[in-house]
Amino acid sequence: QDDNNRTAIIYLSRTKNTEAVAKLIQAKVGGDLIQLELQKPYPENYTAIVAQVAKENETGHLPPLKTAVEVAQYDTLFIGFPTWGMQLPPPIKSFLKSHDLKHKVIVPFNTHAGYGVGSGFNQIKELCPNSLVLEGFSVKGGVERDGIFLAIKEEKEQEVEQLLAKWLAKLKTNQYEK
Ligand SMILES: Cc1cc2nc3c(=O)[nH]c(=O)nc-3n(C[C@H](O)[C@H](O)[C@H](O)COP(=O)(O)O)c2cc1C
Repeated sequence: QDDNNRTAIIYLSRTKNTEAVAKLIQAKVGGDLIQLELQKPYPENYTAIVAQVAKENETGHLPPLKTAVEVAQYDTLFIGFPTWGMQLPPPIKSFLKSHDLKHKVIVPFNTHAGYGVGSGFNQIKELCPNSLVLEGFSVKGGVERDGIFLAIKEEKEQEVEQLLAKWLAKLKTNQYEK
């Protein structure tokens, strides 16, 4: 890796769709790939995690992270997350609220089960008032509810790669300069 690349690609992923997108981004822009893990992992069972996340969103509980990220090393942070309950997953809120992201460039990306990013990108803007938050990328991933886990593979992965290339090119001409 290029030592001058002050970019991190930080992501949360349960069934590896967001991870697949994170890896495609890393292949294009370089930087460090960092998966966020929790001190107390979520339940394996889908119904149980949906209920737990709904409760956390209601109470504002921020689950503690196991992963330590030294954000001072980076200028640009790609932040990847699945849509959970039509919003930002609680661990992403934990990350954004526990780090000083002042003057960082934040580049959000998302996978979902067909209902879109919901309020996720807007919530990132709200939680990062002193950062430059760029236009996000969102694509359909798996549908765990229907037993479809990793969907971003093979032809679908190539399709996503092309969409990503277009998005990154547009960011670059607009504002994102490496
Ligand atoms: C707790 C939970 C809640 C979810 N809520 C939504 C939702 O509100 N809308 C949606 O489109 N997909 C929802 N999904 C599906 C995921 O966003 C989708 O499968 C995504 O691609 C998963 O990314 P991952 O493989 O990186 O974990 C939910 C999944 C989980 C586990």
